[in-house]
This record gives sequence, C-alpha cells and structure tokens, in this order.
Amino acid sequence: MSDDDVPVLEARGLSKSYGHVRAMVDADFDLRAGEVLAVVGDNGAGKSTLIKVLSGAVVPDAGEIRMNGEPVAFRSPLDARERGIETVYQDLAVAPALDIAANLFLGRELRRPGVVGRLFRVLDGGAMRAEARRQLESLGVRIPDVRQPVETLSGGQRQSVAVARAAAFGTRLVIMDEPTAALGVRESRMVLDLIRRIRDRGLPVVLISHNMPQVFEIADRIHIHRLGRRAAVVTPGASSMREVVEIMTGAAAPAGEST
Ligand SMILES: Nc1ncnc2c1ncn2[C@@H]1O[C@H](COP(=O)(O)OP(=O)(O)OP(=O)(O)O)[C@@H](O)[C@H]1O
Repeated sequence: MSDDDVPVLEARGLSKSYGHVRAMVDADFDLRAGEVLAVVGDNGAGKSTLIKVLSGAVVPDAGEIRMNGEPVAFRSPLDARERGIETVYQDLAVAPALDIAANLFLGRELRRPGVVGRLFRVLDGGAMRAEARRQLESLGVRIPDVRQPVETLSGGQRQSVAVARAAAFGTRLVIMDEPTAALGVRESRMVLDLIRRIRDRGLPVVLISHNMPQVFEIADRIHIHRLGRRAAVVTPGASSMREVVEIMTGAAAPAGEST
C-alpha cells in the first residue's frame, strides 16, 4: 500500500450512547487524500455525533481513530486542532462585531514581536490584516476590506470567512457541518466554489449536507450514514440521487461498498 492509499482520517467501530439512545453504533469512516467526502443521512442518523467524535468535541465509548495510519485519541477539540483538523460548525462561530482579520485569527491572535508582544500581549493588527488579506485572496474570497466588521457582510461572505479560517489553520483536513444550510442560491455557490478550491489546494474536506444536488455536484465520494453507522460509500458518477436516498431511508439495501 502506498502512502497515498492510507486514509488521511480513518475510524473503526465508533460507538456512542447518550443514556439509552445509541447515537453511533460500530461506525466506520474513511477520508482519502485530496477528496471532498460528503456525509449524508436522515435526521437522527448520527451524522453530527460522528463529526463531533472526529473533531474531538465528543469522546466515543468505543472505537479507534487513525490519522495517516497512526492511532490518535482526541479528548477535546483542541487535541484535534493540534493535529490539523479544523471544523466549521453549523452555528457560525464568528464574532459579528469584530473585523474580518480579527475573526480569522480568533483565539490564535498574532502578537507583536519582542517583549511588547510576549510580556504585554499586544496584538499585531498589521500582521493579522496582511495575513488575512493573503489568505482570502489565495482562496479567491472577494472582500474589499478586512477591517470591515463581520456583521456588515452578507451571509455567504460570513460563511466564507469561517471556511477560510478553517482552511488557513487546517493543515490536514477540514470538516464542515451544513455550510450552506442558511444560504441562498448565489451565496451557496460562493461557498461551494470555495470548498472546491480548498480541495484543489490539497486539503481534504468532510462535508455534512442534506442538500443532495449540492452533494452530487461537489463530492468525490458519498458516505451514507444510517441508524448510527456507515451503511455505504458511493461515488456520484456510479450512483443516482434516488439510490442514495433509498439507502439513506432503508428503502434499499446497500449493494456493498462500491469504493
Ligand atoms: N447530547 C445528546 N444527548 C442525548 N441524545 C443525543 C445527543 N446528541 C445526539 N443525541 C441523539 O442521538 C441520535 C443521533 O443524533 P445526531 O445529532 O448525531 O444525528 P444527525 O444525523 O446529525 O441528525 P440531524 O440531521 O437531525 O442533525 C439522535 O437520536 C439524537 O437525539
């Protein structure tokens, strides 16, 4: 097996119960290098629980996770972040009153060089603005001024800032939970294009989505979750939307994992 065949992120036998509710039951997961992997499933199928486990927000009761073949154990979102996993949550974690540059560096602010930054923790606004501009430009996000407060941006631009932040700090992969759920058609397009550019830059993306046309447009592979576990993995070229929905709802049994 070459290095390229080793999944970037892999999980086996993940389980998680909340009291009597079995949110995840012996679930598997594989994310390959350079792909957009969509995760789809009915309401309550356990997608969020899976993503929370992969991003360190929830500790599973059982199962193992590997990154590039190496076993990892995330006890907190910080553990996952330190490993290069960035997550964009549904409820946008942006600070509306702060400007775009400050939002990009939220929690990871750059300090002024030397004693001023080290001892007095003075922020380096110039460096953050320059880096924010560079990041947004490199991702093709068109925002006139990074000193603009985020609350003055459209929903699509805000989401683009959140996604750009994840892409800037995610060194291994980015997880996005329904990034277009609250957006209109034109704004969704902006974010989908951005996801594609992130993938093309070499950063694999896990995309949780209910939007089947978007999934079929952008995903390289589709992980179908059902009743707390992975029911199948299909490719948009080889399976139809109807087939995916049938597996999702249990109307059809998966024909075995096609990839
Ligand atoms: N913190 C929790 N406490 C109790 N039950 C939970 C908790 N989180 C999830 N569950 C339950 O676990 C099951 C799976 O939920 P999860 O949110 O992972 O599904 P989902 O596929 O993301 O659903 P949706 O698409 O509706 O967001 C559901 O029955 C849910 O009610």
